[in-house]
Amino acid sequence: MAATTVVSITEKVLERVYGSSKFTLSVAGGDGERPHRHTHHHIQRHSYDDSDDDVCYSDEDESAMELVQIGAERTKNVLILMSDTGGGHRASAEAIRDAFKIQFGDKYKIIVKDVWKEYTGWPLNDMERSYKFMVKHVQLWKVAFHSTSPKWIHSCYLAAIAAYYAKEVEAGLMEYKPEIIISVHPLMQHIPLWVLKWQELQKRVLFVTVITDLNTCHPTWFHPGVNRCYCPSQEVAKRALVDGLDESQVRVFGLPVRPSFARAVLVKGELRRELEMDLDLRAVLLMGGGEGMGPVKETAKALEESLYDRENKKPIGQMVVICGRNKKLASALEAVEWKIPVKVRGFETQMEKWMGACDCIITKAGPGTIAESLIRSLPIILNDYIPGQEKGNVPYVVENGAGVFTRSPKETARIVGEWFSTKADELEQTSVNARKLAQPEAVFDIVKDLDELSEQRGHLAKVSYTLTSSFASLV
Ligand SMILES: CCCCCCCC/C=C\CCCCCCCC(=O)OC[C@H](CO[C@@H]1O[C@H](CO)[C@H](O)[C@H](O)[C@H]1O)OC(=O)CCCCCCC/C=C\CCCCCCCC
Ligand SMILES: O=c1ccn([C@@H]2O[C@H](COP(=O)(O)OP(=O)(O)O)[C@@H](O)[C@H]2O)c(=O)[nH]1
Repeated sequence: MAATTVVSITEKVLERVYGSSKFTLSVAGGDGERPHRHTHHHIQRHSYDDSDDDVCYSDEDESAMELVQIGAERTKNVLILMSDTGGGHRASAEAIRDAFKIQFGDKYKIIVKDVWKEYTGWPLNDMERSYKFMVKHVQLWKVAFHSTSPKWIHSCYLAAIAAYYAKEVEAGLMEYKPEIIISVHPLMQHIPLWVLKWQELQKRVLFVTVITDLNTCHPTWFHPGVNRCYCPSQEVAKRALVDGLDESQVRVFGLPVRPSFARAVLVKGELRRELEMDLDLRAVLLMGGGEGMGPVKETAKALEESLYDRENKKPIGQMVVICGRNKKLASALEAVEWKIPVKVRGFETQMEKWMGACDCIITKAGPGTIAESLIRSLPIILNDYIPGQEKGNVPYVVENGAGVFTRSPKETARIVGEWFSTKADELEQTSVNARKLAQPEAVFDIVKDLDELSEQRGHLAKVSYTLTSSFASLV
């Protein structure tokens, strides 16, 4: 596709969305060929005959979501848009899914999807790898994060992508016939909202954003076209208002954490027995998000020294290292002969148990891990952060007395050593402060608010209409 064609399509996109093409855009090259597309997803024309309790969908697609219900209270489809860039977005998506199930049973059918990965092509379907590469070279990520912060810049990028992958994204969304779309990712508001606008579904489909960054989040999270923007903190809510959202759109409940953290009653002694840990020694949990990032190995070695009493030749603490998807890190740590009790684990699915069995945590400043640690009253040592979206998580923890920040593995090990010996009071006080910040009910507050919104919408949306125009027809 020639550069000029992309530009004109992008202008069309901007014109249709903003009313006028306020932006100019230059897009490099292109050889006329599009990358491979996933042709097995076809958009079928379907019609919604929408009245309060009679709903007919018809669709020739062999989708498992096919649904024809007349009369009885119908199941509503909820599509959660996420991406595995880090572990936090998936964790939040799963938290929302589980809370819907616990709170409303079969009233809602929840589908968690990475629409980029499943329906589009390069580079969108490869975001995980690109993101991992960029955060490894932090300066690169810093530039990408800050240079795309101005609205006109990210709008142009996203409009260009929309023009290129319109058909695929449209197919990805329409296949599930969602009544509610929840985005838990910063790059998944603009394009889906354009698709809804094109399909004239904005009044019919609820679109909400659940922000999963605690403070310095990227402005792409804030889109004025959403029905709700759930913010995890007052700091984020303030940013949302500054970026043009109305107070009526913003709700502050906290960051959604899996109900297994919020609702389960966990007893430390029993957990330690179940996890085959030492029953008496204090325990430190060491991790680095879903990908096992940060100075995990160096910190583990330093902890081995600080938690070993050389004089009496015995350990004063034990350590659990959760490496997430970082297999290289796990095998390196497994090969070490430790002087203190150590458990090295890969990607764990029951994080609430490991956190419940420990007395403090060392982690990079991932919002998911922080929110979960607060619920489990764990004092936190932050040893790293990703520039941009995780920077603000450091003052959030430190200024609220829930933990400390240091990049030095030796300093980290010294603090833990003191917490487990001479400064047990400080450990206890930090734990109390952490618990005060916790918002275990946030995910339930979010789904209850969504249910209310959806009920209100049910009575408003009595218009019948047919999907005839296609976003994709622009391209
Ligand atoms: C004018 C000069 C331009 C300079 C270069 C620009 C290059 C553009 C290339 C990349 C775009 C970078 C996008 C930045 C927006 C980021 C928004 C954001 O906050 O993203 C965060 C997520 C990751 O989630 C976070 O994970 C954390 C833990 O790891 C933590 O859990 C946190 O809570 C989460 O929020 O980042 C992403 O998902 C970004 C993935 C980017 C991958 C690169 C894509 C490949 C290249 C091209 C596609 C272009 C898409 C650009 C759209 C840009 C619009 C902003
Ligand atoms: O082995 C692991 C490691 C991490 N996590 C979860 O992955 C998420 C990590 O999110 P965070 O925002 O802390 O960091 P990210 O991985 O996104 O950088 C948290 O919910 C962790 O509990 C997990 O379930 N198993």
